[in-house]
Amino acid sequence: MTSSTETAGTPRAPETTLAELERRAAARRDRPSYGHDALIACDRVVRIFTTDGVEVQALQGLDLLVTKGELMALVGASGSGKSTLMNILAGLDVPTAGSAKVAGCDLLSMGPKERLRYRRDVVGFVWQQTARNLLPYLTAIQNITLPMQLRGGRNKRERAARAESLLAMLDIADCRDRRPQQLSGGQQQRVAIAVALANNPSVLLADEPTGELDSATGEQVFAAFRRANEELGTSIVIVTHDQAVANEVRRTVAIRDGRTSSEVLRRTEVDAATGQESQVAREYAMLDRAGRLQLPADYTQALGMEHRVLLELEQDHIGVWPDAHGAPEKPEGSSEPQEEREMREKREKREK
Ligand SMILES: Nc1ncnc2c1ncn2[C@@H]1O[C@H](COP(=O)(O)OP(=O)(O)OP(=O)(O)O)[C@@H](O)[C@H]1O
Repeated sequence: MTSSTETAGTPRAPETTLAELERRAAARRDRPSYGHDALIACDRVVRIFTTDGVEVQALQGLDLLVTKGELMALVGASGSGKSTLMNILAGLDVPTAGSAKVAGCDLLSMGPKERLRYRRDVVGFVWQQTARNLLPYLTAIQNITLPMQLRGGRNKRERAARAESLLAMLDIADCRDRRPQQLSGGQQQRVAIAVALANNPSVLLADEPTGELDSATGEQVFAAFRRANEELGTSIVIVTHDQAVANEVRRTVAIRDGRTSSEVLRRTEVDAATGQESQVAREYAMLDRAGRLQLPADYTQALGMEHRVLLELEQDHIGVWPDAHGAPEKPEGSSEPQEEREMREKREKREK
């Protein structure tokens, strides 16, 4: 029988020389670090909460890369760790272990001053509860100018001009002098987006921004995020249960049990014959840096996979079988490369 660890690890050829090992070590050393060119780089992030002596591992080694200018969605069941991750990215919470960097800021080692600057200049956030986003006694334009005032560096005229241009871009110029209670839920969320964009952050984080809205209003709010992304180049991460929002972005990352588990990538394909455009979506499982893969629960349940699976390295894929059945025989004339065949034969000999 082939054990999963034996199959997954590549046995070192006995003839490997010291020079070869040194060459491999040097190649590893010179490789750029994980996520070196990403705007958001979460590397094996762990967050453990301890309440009354009971530990909850909200994030269990989560990896996530977001590139500059991206508009992406995060989805996952309740309790999977989405809000925990958003609070960390917003600089409101600190991971227990791992590494998390946003626009070059190290979220684990920042001191209180840097953290304040980070929250003011680097990230903007929009929360689900409209009341959390806006001050009720200020008008829309006063809410938008306030973060600029707190930051300093722009005079009154410049602040007003920036606020007016955000109101116009998000199609809410008519809301300028109204207080939050005089605005609809969708208008409040669009003003909240303008507030979050006031200091021109690199990243806009939104936790269920359409959660309290009907679908038509939710669409308008999502359109405002898209406009901010396209016109200002702001990178945007939206946590959502709203399938319509998840379907609108090019990349949707799913979190399961505190880890990124799968990703859906969408692209536009143009039919060469008719010139007609269509959206193609493809789901991928995530392979973490330790080689761990989360198989979807419905796949493993369908084949009764539990605890242990058989793996087989093929020329262009890896086969996964339930423990009880074993890997299927290779078809006649299978084009297994010589090196792989030798590895397999050695393995089989060892197991006899
Ligand atoms: N401050 C805290 N103290 C203790 N446990 C917490 C705390 N915050 C979150 N948790 C726990 O961590 C896990 C992840 O919670 P989190 O709120 O991140 O999930 P979520 O995916 O955002 O869920 P939802 O979609 O319901 O908001 C849950 O088991 C939750 O109970």
